[in-house]
Amino acid sequence: GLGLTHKKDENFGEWYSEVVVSGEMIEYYDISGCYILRPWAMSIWEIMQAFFDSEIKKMNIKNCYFPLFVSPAVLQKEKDHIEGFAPEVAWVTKSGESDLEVPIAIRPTSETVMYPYYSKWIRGHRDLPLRLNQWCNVVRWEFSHPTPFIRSREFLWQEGHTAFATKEEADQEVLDILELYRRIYEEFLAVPVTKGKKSELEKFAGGLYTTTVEAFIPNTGRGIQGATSHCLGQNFAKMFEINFENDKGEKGMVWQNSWAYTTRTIGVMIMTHGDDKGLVLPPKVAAIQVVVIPVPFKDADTQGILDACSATVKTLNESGFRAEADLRDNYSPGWKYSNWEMKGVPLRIEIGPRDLANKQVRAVRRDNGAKIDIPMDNLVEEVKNLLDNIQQNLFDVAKQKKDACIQVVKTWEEFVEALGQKKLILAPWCDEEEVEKDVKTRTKGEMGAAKTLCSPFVQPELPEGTLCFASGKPAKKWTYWGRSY
Ligand SMILES: O=C(C[C@H]1NCCC[C@H]1O)Cn1cnc2c(c1=O)CCCC2
Ligand SMILES: [Mg+2]
Repeated sequence: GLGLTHKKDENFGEWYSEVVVSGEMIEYYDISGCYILRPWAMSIWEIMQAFFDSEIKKMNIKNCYFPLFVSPAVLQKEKDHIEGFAPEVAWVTKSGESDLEVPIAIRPTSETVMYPYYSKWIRGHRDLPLRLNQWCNVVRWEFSHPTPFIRSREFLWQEGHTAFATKEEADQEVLDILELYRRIYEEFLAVPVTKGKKSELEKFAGGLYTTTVEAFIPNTGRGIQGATSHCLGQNFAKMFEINFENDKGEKGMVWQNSWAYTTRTIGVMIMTHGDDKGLVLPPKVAAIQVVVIPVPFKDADTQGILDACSATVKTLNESGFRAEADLRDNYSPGWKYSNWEMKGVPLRIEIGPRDLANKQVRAVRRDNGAKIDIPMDNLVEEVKNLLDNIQQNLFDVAKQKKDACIQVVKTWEEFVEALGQKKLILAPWCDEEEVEKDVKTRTKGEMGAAKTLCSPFVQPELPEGTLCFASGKPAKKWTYWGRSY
């Protein structure tokens, strides 16, 4: 196409909807809230999956696959787990022309699918720890406005479900997994996240506590939950009678965790790095890290240029990069530059007659547009340095932008002002649920209410006598607040 019609800083929502399509990640689908994930998006999912899957296998976590369908009886089993979510559950009520005797739910998550079998499989302490993960889709028939990757009625995720003999083991795994989620965001997607704990009101109702990696979108001033790692305590063990005989012959209930990240990760990355020319992909997750484009000149040695492009790609791929040449003769170099910029390829290499003559290539960075002439003899080393630098630069820029949005507040007036300025608010809080609910009520509006995002593990100093910004009661902890997705 001829570029984007909406600017990121002028109309973020329209910009996002357009860039995911123009960048060939998404195709809209005729069922609301459902999207087609095209190869350009799927390849990012696969690169992250390869990393996460290899890491959990090092932890001796095994992959499995449970059915998509949930029987109603078992779904209702854990009341406060399901209540409040029920409208989101999609049901199969017919097969062909005939109604099913009993409607069957499509999994919105798999606790209730898996845990009856955990109960069956776990007898003695030798059956522990039981640590399973599955890569699958889930369906949640949400009604708040759908957004590609960010909020869809079907999405891909991994869900880990683990059971331990002791709380200590569970607590440690919660943090081990959360660190993997931080790495996915910060090392692969170049997106800064904050590790923290969800409030009692915001945590997974069926669990004991929820830890999270929180991201932030400066353009909308909204926080977004990046991934979650929950300790379920013994709540589900009680419900599903998942108990075991310990080495002293005593009966005890297991301690469980569940953890997930989803295709939402891709949307957060797009929102963070994209610009008015299109997607900007961090090299670590780019299916094509380097695109090589011939710039033929009327009487120049065209075949020599094409051969140099192919040789450049071959050298780079043999060195472990993901490079591709765009040798299509029905598009101009200029058109190709725009096309690959729209798709967010981190590095472009141009080879024209002058480059050929000087035994060099012209590299152009997607993140800052810088042009660098590279001697062909230094190609691999220079490209490696450039891609590493692009990866780091994307993170640093995003970190600086996020940090610039953080506003420390001490009073309600400061809070309301900061909210109006699309800030990520850090405030001292008395940690009382009633106060949190009150803040939601007092900030209700068409932009959505403010809520707690997390209480960061890294707590700034809280001087004695500091008061809660909302209640005036003694503050217990610093907490991030804001509107969210
Ligand atoms: O899914 C979880 C908790 C947990 N599920 C497994 C992976 C980690 C974590 O997301 C919370 N949750 C969210 N959404 C829904 C449900 C639900 O339990 C239950 C049914 C309707 C929608
Ligand atoms: Mg048992």
